[in-house]
Amino acid sequence: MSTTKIGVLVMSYGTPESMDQVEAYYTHIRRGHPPTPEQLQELTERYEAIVGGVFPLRANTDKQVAALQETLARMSAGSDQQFICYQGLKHARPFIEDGVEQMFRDGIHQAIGIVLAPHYSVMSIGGYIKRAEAKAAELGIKMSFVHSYHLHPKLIQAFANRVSAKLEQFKEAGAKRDQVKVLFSAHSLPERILQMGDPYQDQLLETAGAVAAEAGVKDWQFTWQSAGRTADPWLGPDILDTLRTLSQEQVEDILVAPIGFVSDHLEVLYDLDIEAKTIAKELDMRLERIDSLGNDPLYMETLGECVMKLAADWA
Ligand SMILES: CC1=C(CCC(=O)O)c2cc3nc(cc4[nH]c(cc5[nH]c(cc1n2)c(C)c5CCC(=O)O)c(CCC(=O)O)c4C)C(CCC(=O)O)=C3C
Ligand SMILES: [Fe+2]
Repeated sequence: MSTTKIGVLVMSYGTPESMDQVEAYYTHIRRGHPPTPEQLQELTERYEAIVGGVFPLRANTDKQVAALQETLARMSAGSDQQFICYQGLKHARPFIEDGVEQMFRDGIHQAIGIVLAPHYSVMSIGGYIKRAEAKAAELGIKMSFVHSYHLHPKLIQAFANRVSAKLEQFKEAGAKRDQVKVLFSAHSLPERILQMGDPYQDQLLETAGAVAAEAGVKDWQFTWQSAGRTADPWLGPDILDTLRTLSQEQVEDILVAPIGFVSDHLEVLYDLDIEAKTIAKELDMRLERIDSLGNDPLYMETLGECVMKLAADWA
């Protein structure tokens, strides 16, 4: 029996590896336009605030890719397909194109691409796929892509387990489980995606509804976070405004479930754990956040099953 090697391009946002790389990283996000000194300083301060000059997304992505490699090896044991994972990052090294190039140098002819983010938008996942597709076409690698996995039962279970665990903690602290408002959140995008018929918002609402149902949560809302500071309008309401509104409605206990993210990084550790918590405190509310998925086995199996489903077409 001969085995077919299948490359798995695991794509993620990317983060700097040291403070002196923040400017180049920010410039890449801004499509080659360097940030102003004020913008650079503001981003640098946010990174300093989270864990003092470490970039947690770097190590977290490494751990997720290693865990997915193990999961795929286990799931494909005994089959004639062998899966080999490569990293491809949107805004840092190894870039998406570097990952595809490495597969080519390793003699890979077939590959699957998947992003460490569950929801499709043409502005997020669409961008990752476009770049990988272009490089794969150039090098003659046959590539298919997982577009989204926002309702995979194991993903829903993984999020629901985390919601339930935190609700238990509220209960131990004296709050009634049904008095805790669960806020599902995700990275905002410019409002114009709605006119483009983009599935991002609907997919997020579907994930939120499914997780709430699985965890038995009745009192929940969806809200946006981490909107960019550009002239065009971004999807709202923003979580900080939502907290102010809920405070006026006498809500005291909030559990945030950032279902658009799968890892600890700036948008979770700063925008939620520092910024949103500070506002909540000012409003006399208690705000907690569910743990990030990281390399939760249920999340790894979600990714593994999506990859193997596409690869089955080549078996
Ligand atoms: C949809 C989406 C996701 C989720 C899906 C996915 O994961 O892909 C995501 C994740 C992330 N975004 C991240 C960081 C940043 N995003 C920025 C800016 C932007 N994000 C955007 C969108 C998204 N971003 C957009 C439309 C912009 C405006 C510029 C542009 O049009 O591209 C900026 C610039 C400054 C600022 O605006 O804050 C930073 C520093 C980090 C890494 C944090 C770390 O290093 O720990 C992660 C995981
Ligand atoms: Fe971002």
